[in-house]
Amino acid sequence: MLLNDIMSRKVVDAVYIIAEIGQNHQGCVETAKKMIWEAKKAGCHCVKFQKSDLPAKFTRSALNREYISDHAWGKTYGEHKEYLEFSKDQYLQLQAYCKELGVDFTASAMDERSLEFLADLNVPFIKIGSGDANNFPLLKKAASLDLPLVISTGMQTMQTVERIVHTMREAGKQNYALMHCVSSYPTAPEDCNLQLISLFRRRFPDVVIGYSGHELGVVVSQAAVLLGARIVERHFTLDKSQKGSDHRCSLEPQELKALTAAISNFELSSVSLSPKKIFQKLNGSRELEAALRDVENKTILPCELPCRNKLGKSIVAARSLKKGGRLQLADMAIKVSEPSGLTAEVYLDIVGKELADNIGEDEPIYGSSIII
Ligand SMILES: CC(=O)N[C@H](C=O)[C@@H](O)[C@H](O)[C@H](O)COP(=O)(O)O
Ligand SMILES: C=C(OP(=O)(O)O)C(=O)O
Repeated sequence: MLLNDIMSRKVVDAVYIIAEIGQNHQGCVETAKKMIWEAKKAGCHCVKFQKSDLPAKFTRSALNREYISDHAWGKTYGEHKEYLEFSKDQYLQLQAYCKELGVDFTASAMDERSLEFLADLNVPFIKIGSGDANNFPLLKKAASLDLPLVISTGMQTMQTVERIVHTMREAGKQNYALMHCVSSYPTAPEDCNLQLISLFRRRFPDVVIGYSGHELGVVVSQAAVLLGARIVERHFTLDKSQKGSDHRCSLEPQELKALTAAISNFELSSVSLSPKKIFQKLNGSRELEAALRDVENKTILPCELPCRNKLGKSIVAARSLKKGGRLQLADMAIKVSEPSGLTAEVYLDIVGKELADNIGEDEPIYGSSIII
């Protein structure tokens, strides 16, 4: 698999291209198959889905909340997500179809149960999406598997990215990649912060860097490659005007084909071009200039806050907890919670802390729930 050769640095002049079908299949296996066929025809190496075990990823109140949106497939968020989730049998059908066509098949593991599910399916690699980039228990579990990992870094600070790298190092994990990503749909050019690809490459010279883009069009993703991204992931759709949160910032087959063709025409090496040269090479537009602007550090951007509030993970009670007790690891789970609680990132920091309140199972743990 090309991804293994890129991760081991055997290949430095090729780019592994992932068509993120995600939930753009509208809950329909036949549509998913059509998308797989089109992605393969467009020159992608891989098609990716999103796998969630709903009670493992979301708290009950997050699943029961009303989902009022033009993109909703159900009255509650849980019904909406259930509609878009494929069963094991459907995953097996899609996997077999990909094998027939000769395209890699995988999904992002949105929780620990989904990670086990995907490992069981024997996918060629596991994607950890931005919503779990600060979910260190999931990252550790993923690192312990004998599978390559592709980890996105949207909605995170540089400090968190450093912690991911540290976690991988501690686990002895070498076959993993970090994806620069901005979790805003669609991402405005000035928020694309492409120069973070160069910053990642300088700061983490041993790690392959990729780009998971949510901007409109293909030119910014081409620039990402010229800056050194060797994995590119873009959402894919058969029709951008369809119902669903991600269609608008997805690429249609012709655009995806244009992207893979442009990338295959680049003469790539381990040395990247300067932003100025990239601007010239791609017949620079204002949009590209904005995407290539100087960036000092990686922060959580204001445009990422809606996604972070909706899909960022919190620490919640894994069982009913009593005021005065001291938090143990087994007392906590990491889920999307409504309302949200303490960020997943501080999970280990609050072990041993005394509880100021009773907390029901599946309810968020707040800063005010613990005595510092
Ligand atoms: C952060 C993250 O997981 N983002 C994913 C990948 O980019 C998205 O595809 C979301 O699943 C999608 O936008 C959610 O939409 P809704 O809430 O309508 O199901
Ligand atoms: C959330 C995902 O991706 P990203 O963070 O790269 O957008 C995903 O792959 O499920």
